[in-house]
Amino acid sequence: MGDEDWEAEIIKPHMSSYVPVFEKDRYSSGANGDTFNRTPASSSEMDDGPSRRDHFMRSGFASGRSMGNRESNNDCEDNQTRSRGFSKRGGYQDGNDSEASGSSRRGGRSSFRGCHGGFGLGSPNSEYEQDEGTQRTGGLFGSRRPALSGTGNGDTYQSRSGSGSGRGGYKGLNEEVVTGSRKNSWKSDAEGGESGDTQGPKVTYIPPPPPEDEDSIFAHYQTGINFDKYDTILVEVSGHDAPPAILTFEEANLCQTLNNNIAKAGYTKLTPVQKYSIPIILAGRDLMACAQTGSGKTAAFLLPILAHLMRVGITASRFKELQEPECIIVAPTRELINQIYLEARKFSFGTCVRAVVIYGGTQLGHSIRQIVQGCNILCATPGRLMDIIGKEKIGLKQVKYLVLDEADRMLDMGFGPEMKKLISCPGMPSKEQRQTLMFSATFPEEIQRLAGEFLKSNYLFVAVGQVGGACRDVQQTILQVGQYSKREKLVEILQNIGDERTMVFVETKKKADFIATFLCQEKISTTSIHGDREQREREQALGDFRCGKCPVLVATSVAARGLDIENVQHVINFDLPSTIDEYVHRIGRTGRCGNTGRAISFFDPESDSHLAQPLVKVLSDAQQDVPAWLEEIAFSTYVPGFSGNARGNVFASVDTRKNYQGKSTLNTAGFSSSQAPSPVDDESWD
Ligand SMILES: Nc1ncnc2c1ncn2[C@@H]1O[C@H](COP(=O)(O)OP(=O)(O)OP(=O)(O)O)[C@@H](O)[C@H]1O
Repeated sequence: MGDEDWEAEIIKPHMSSYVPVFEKDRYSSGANGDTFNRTPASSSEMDDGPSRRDHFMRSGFASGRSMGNRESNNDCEDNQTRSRGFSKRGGYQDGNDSEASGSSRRGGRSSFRGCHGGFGLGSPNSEYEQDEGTQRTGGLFGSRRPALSGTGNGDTYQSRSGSGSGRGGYKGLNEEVVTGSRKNSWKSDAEGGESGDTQGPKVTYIPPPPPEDEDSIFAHYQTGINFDKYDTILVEVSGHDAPPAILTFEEANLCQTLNNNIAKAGYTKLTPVQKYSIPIILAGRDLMACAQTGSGKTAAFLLPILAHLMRVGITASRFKELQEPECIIVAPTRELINQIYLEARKFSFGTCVRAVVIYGGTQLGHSIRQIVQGCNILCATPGRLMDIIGKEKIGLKQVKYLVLDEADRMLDMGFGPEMKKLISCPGMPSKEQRQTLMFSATFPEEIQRLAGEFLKSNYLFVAVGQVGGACRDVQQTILQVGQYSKREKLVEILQNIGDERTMVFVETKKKADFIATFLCQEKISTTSIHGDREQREREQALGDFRCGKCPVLVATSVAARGLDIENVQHVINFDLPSTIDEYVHRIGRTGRCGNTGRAISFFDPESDSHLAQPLVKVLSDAQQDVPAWLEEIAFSTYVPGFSGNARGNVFASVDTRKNYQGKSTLNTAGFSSSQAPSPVDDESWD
């Protein structure tokens, strides 16, 4: 079945748990009784705003996709798009996506596509009311479109393939940053963004507080059969005077409370990145650490930071209008930063250290309320962080630790400027005065060079095994599947998989909706996460996936990094990402912490041949079978800039100081053009 048939199918849904059912423009209860629909608010891009890349890069990129001016498209998306100030966006169109191919079909589906009501969360009344307020405000901006709801198994879904402006645009990679009205400036939300008093409906979502009981705080999953194999991984530390690695938690000489928390978390043995990073951080050194997905990088920075804070005896945090945290941790997505916060809360349990999380898509007032109650460790997405700093709720003078998780992403074109702004904020201690820590599974060389600006010159570089390479616990399969056969193949695989938890990655937000809907039509219980879904929907989707209610999660690359979800046995790349690093992160959602997992990727020679060489490299480095056809494509495809040897080291990401001659390939903004994520990524993330 051709992908161009999506639309026809989607507007004639079979019974499904997911399929949106056309509903009147009103709140309604879902099958599970806890769902309400919201008609879309109009453009509220001020809540987070679309990504910068929306503005800079959306038009006219992407292999395998057609370009064309979409201005004539007569549905919500384009209305919203205009209202977001994207009229120049210039017709990105997924080549696999027929929706723009005919206005009549579009018309038939517009009620589905553009509308995006809420996703039931069983929200408290207050929330309901707030949302209604938002919705009404939205009505002022444009047509109130009918809400859509799917009921079925209670997994209510509101599809919103549009650009999301109905409720505020971009929620993804650059989720926290500039809004449409501020396009082409690198202004933060602090300068008129998310809090956006004047720019439209406010974001009112208040995330439910995490459970407070000890069992929930320390809930964890088991390490897998390959956990002990971590010991055999080669580790290289470069830089001068590195302290020796430790072999046990005891050697770290952490305080008793911390040791208790580590034990309650089920940690008995250090992973390699922890063995090396903990003493380095305890010794006060700056660090750039590259280690495979799922190998415990979060604890590798949290534990020594907490140990130090405990050692110096910070005073208990208390209510103050201006809080001065000792540690700031930033990560690129909301779900990831929330996860890091939960880890910080777990390890600081029973101490006077207070961790707080703030991220976009939630009510700004809520973030402020969390902060003013006390804040030692601030976990934040960049836009919300800058917003809060701008509102003078956070002072930076006491910052001892600045942590960039997924550091390569945090320094690339998307977030790099925001990070630069952060380190030059008034009060932020210079790099000599603070400790800066960077972690990722991938670390392209040119991004490493950029990192120099953030790190002391004598920083240490830890490379664990095949850094930038795939985790060996993931069994990788590459199937040659053309665009038009992908869905059939997907269903076949998912039917064989049964109820095992599976993440399906696609390249665009629209496609995430389409595929999720399609799978529900096929009676496969599915939910989706992407940047056009409201935050509450994103959290609901993740929650449904985590608990197994929806064993299939269709996602864009917004979910590619960092997410640590128990029992994800399979990752399917319905679309391959544009870069090999993204591939590595995506498949790293399975095979974590010594557990095994499987990744199946659909390779379409029409659009993916540029990935053949790096894929062959990653597969062979991870000792996976390399299909002969893939090798053939790899040999016959010239990929500018790719040398088979570039990743030919045991340490796929090496410390660039070893071979860096001081030559810079940075562009005028100080960012490497060649390492800038391609616009193809962008479509996924925002
Ligand atoms: N020493 C340990 N013993 C047991 N479990 C651990 C240990 N260290 C980490 N874990 C668990 O392993 C899982 C993966 O850890 P974490 O999310 O920190 O990986 P990561 O390296 O940051 O992955 P990614 O690159 O995908 O972000 C988590 O559930 C974490 O609690």
